[in-house]
Amino acid sequence: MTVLEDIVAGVREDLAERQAKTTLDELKERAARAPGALDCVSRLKAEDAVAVIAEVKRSSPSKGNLAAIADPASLASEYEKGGAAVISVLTEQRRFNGSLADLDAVRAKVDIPVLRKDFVVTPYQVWEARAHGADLVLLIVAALEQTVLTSLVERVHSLGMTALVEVHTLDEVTRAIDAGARVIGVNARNLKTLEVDRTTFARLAPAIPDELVRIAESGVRGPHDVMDYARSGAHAVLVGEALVTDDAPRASVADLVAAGSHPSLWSVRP
Ligand SMILES: O=C(O)c1ccccc1NCC(=O)[C@H](O)[C@H](O)COP(=O)(O)O
Repeated sequence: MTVLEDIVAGVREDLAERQAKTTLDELKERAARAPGALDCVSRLKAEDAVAVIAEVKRSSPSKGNLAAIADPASLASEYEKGGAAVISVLTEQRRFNGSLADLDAVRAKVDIPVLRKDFVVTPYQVWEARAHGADLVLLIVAALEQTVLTSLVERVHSLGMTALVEVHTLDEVTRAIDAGARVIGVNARNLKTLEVDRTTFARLAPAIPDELVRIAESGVRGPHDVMDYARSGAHAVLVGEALVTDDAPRASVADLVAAGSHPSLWSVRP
């Protein structure tokens, strides 16, 4: 079993418990009461800046415990004040120590869009995301058969949210486009080995059409990585570990935002 398959197996068990407690109809009622989803594409695709998606991430399969994050809303607020365009909240419980309660807390605190970052494999989880106030939902191509991927992308968009469709290979880029993705994230972390290869984005980005949003995910250590990803065509970067292990997350987000707005980038950006 690969790491991804192992994670998804645990996600399905936890999901079955939640489904036993909350029916889909109840979720739909809660989703109907939630404020509408915020537009994300324009925020992620600014003319002259790389958008920063700042992540609330307590632990991970690759690194174990990263940060306790007793108050995820407060951390998200610091990210927002630092200039983050979107907050990513890991809601997977077993390996990332996240929860839907974290999503609720962050949603209630910040005014910018919020991403539900999880291993979404069923429409129920998409309704959950909306019911808990998410504006974006992560869909990982490697975890989904094509027909399921396509129907989940459609479901996310039909609820007014934006699907962030994550890829690792050129074949997955094609699958994401075929599924109707408007926003594609290239994850530098190999989900079989968990190794980070920062050259992945530069290899895959040319296959992602200009009208789509291109996001570079994982492995951002600081401003120089933001600038490298921007030179390869990234509209946005998604950063977790470097921010949650930092003593001054607001200032660090601001540094990443400044790097992504550096005038030297705009003459070289594809
Ligand atoms: O982070 C992991 O170890 C991991 C392992 C298996 C599947 C997903 C994983 N991470 C999710 C992410 O995509 C990252 O949290 C996100 O891109 C931020 O990455 P980083 O800045 O390197 O923390």
